[in-house]
Amino acid sequence: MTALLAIDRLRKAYGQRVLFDLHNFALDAGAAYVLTGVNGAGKSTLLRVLAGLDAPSEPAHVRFHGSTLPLHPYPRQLRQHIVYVHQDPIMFSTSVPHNVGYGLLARGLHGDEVRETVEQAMAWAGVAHLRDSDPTRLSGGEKQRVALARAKVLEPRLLLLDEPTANLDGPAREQVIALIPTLVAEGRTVVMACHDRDLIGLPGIRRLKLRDGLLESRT
Ligand SMILES: Nc1ncnc2c1ncn2[C@@H]1O[C@H](COP(=O)(O)OP(=O)(O)OP(=O)(O)O)[C@@H](O)[C@H]1O
Repeated sequence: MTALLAIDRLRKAYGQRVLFDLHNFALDAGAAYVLTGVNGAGKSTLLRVLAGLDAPSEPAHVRFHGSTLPLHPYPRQLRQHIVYVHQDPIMFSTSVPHNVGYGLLARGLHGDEVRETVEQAMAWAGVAHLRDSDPTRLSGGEKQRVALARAKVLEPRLLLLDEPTANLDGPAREQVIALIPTLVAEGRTVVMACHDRDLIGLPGIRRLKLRDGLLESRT
């Protein structure tokens, strides 16, 4: 597989505490990864740095899909192709379809094209029946699926999912887990910070473990 993203060195520290200091960090195109590690190991922070929501402690450059770009300030080319999904996604109080289409509208798209893409994504995520529900009152699992649909419509090359099944159980958890392989089948790279054994056990998934500031690769 070819690398989608490669960074020679990526370091994050808070004061004296080094959260991670990674060398030759790379993610392959069209691959799925779980990122594990104990509470506080720095999993969320690593995803947030890759998504431009947090800055690395030292300047870092990323080779992404053929271009070499700084990670900070975060360039438009990365924002276009990398999407981060929070474990407890924020919902705008407007409507479920507006939440799903929000990123497309922000990119200046409108009209039938957005409507159709939003409809397809809502069907994919199994949230079409929630179109008239108050987005802020959805359950945790429903919010997570709306957030995945909101990410999917942007057709990102890299999805960073922060504990997508945290606080979910039963069917809600299974519904979210079932969506992940379909994203990978579309050729997207997916990285999930998680503790969920069922996600870690998904077929073909690669395991990364953050421990003592270093990333261990496990098969
Ligand atoms: N702005 C900040 N200033 C100082 N320390 C911070 C800051 N943000 C995060 N940390 C610390 O960095 C560490 C890593 O946090 P992070 O949320 O990345 O861990 P995690 O591996 O995702 O943990 P969990 O599995 O509990 O979600 C934690 O100890 C946290 O307190």
